[in-house]
Amino acid sequence: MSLLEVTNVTHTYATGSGRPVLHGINLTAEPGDIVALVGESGCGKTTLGRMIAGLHEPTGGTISFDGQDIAKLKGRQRKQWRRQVQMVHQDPYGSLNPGLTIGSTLAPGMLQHKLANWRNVQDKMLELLEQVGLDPTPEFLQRYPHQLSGGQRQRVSIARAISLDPKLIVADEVTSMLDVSMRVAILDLLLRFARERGIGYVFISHDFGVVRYFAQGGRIAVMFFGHIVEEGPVEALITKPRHPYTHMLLQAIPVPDPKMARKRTQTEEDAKGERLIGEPATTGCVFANRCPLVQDVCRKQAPKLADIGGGHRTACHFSDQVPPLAHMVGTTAGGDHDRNGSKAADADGAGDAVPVAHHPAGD
Ligand SMILES: Nc1ncnc2c1ncn2[C@@H]1O[C@H](COP(=O)(O)OP(=O)(O)OP(=O)(O)O)[C@@H](O)[C@H]1O
Repeated sequence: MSLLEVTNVTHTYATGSGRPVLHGINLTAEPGDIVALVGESGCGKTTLGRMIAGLHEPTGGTISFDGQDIAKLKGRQRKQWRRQVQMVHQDPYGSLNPGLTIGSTLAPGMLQHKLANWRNVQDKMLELLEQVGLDPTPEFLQRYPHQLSGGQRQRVSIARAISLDPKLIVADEVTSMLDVSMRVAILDLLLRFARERGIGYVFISHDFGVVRYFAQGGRIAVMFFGHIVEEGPVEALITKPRHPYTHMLLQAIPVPDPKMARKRTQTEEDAKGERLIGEPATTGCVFANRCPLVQDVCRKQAPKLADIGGGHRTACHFSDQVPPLAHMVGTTAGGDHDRNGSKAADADGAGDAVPVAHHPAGD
């Protein structure tokens, strides 16, 4: 039994086009796992994340947490699950109530879930502020969101999530609205909670560089129009993608090194430009209309997400024909390094060292 089990989940928005936005999604996470959802805008990452956090109900399939189908939870068990799965949103401006002080944002959850009482709630909030790198003073608790910077607001959102002692946090594009200089600091903060408290993350991002930084040692699921087309360990998937869509996404990342950029031929660029647009196929493989490896069978038969060894799964009839990458993705979270400060190697081992941009707390 896994901590999180997403089984055959489908979803169609009642207010949308009438077409499903999620198709038969299967995903699991064990306690403390980091699972990244990656894909182009509109592929369904946020919808899936919101379902895992209980903010939407799927139209089909089940989501289980700690062995319990969340749709069937009632009373105390439901309350406990609500506490154990938290979400941190992309927009630190929209996710905090502008009419509430930071104290009034943080206190109610802890009081409601009896993680604090009226006597000690202020001390607990000050501890939280310290843990997320904010000024741990009663004056700070009196401030309103509009008096804080974007980075400070995101730290408050993280404090609110952490205050409920969750087992899993759904982090949806949490750094995409922040200055580059703050991104690593926020990612490092979340990673510290993973290390110190064993919190697992469903980490949503369209940026492979950020994912490579955050999800080291974890897994990536690549989504295309509501389907998971490839899933596997971060390093294996990023260095040796086995689905042509993942390959295309990785090759489409701008290369900062002109030596590497020159390796791409004009023909490759033209082909990529054409293939990155195009409707999903409605029969056979969903990626067939854009795929450079497409053959007749792909138009007739949808490939299953199949294990190709080492916990790596791909939904492609010709996964063994996916070519090697011309260049590797770095960690664009803050330079070209992994979390240990090592250089992310280019395909040919070339590249200069660039220090990771750490930002002091307080933003
Ligand atoms: N409330 C809604 N009602 C109707 N359709 C929606 C709603 N929310 C999202 N959609 C549609 O569902 C699809 C998936 O959207 P979703 O936001 O989950 O994708 P995403 O991968 O997170 O994209 P982005 O990175 O742009 O947020 C899109 O076609 C979107 O237009």
